[in-house]
Amino acid sequence: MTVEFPLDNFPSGLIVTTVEDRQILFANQYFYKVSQQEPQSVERIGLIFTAASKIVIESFVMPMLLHQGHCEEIQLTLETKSADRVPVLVNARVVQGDKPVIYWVISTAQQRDALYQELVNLRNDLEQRAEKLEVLSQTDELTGLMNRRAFVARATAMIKQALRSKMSYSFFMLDIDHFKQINDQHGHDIGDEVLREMGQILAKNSRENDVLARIGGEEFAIVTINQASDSPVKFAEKLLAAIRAEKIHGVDITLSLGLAISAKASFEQLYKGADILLYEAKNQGRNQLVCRDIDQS
Ligand SMILES: Nc1nc2c(ncn2[C@@H]2O[C@H](COP(=O)(O)OP(=O)(O)OP(=O)(O)O)[C@@H](O)[C@H]2O)c(=O)[nH]1
Repeated sequence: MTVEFPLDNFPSGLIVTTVEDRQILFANQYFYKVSQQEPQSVERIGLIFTAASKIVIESFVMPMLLHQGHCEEIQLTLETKSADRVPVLVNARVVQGDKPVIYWVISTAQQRDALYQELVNLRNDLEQRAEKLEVLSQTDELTGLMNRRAFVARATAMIKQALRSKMSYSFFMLDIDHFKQINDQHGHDIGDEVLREMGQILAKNSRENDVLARIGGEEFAIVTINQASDSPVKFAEKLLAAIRAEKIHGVDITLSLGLAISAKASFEQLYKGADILLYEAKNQGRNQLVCRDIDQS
């Protein structure tokens, strides 16, 4: 008993063409449905592909078919009668006989392309989120400056670079005076505003390459490489003056500043040195700078 299975019911386009000029000898209904063409209206298989796909057929698919006899999973694009572009996956095989022919199987790949695009979008989205998280993990939420963690990494790298270039560098440790009183007298929100403004004033007065951060409650730090024409002391005095000159939300602010300069100390040694100098500035009455070349001490 023979049972008939109409090829039109296959969920793929099935086409048989000649080898020489790819003239269509047979095509099932599925193929005509996808390409939106009428039977007999397409003489050769190449006619329903985009210009780019035609080039791929002539320069890649056909040489491969003639050489190997088969060609699998080639991504091409059909151009339908209404000029829609349909991504398809093509498998083709040369079948030898009295007259060799090519069997073509064409499956639409829209679903697969949509899924692929979704995966690409998802990956881009994840990358963007990771970048945002990276920035967030390095940023002090209140001031938008670098946080302590990022500061340690960046300043350490900067100092290593200065050591390689045999340049000296400076560590400015700045602490707002009597900040507890500001909070107590004006409220925590004004205290936060003071910290925010303080960050902006320091950023405005620093250079782009300086590593500036809020490293603790009311404590800020800057690390710079000293250029030949620079005077770190003058820069420190400029910062103190800029803060004194500013009345932040009606509150007078002063700073104490410890400035450690070195051409050989590690980040940790410089940090410790600046911290000791800041302590001295506080002990000597605040609102002042204490500076030392820690290589001399
Ligand atoms: N508003 C606000 N206050 C903070 C923040 N972080 C720390 N503080 C406060 O900063 C104050 C720091 O106080 P102290 O360490 O005693 O220092 P100080 O009052 O500035 O005194 P000196 O540094 O000795 O001049 C504490 O009251 C903290 O609660 C913050 O993010 N926002």
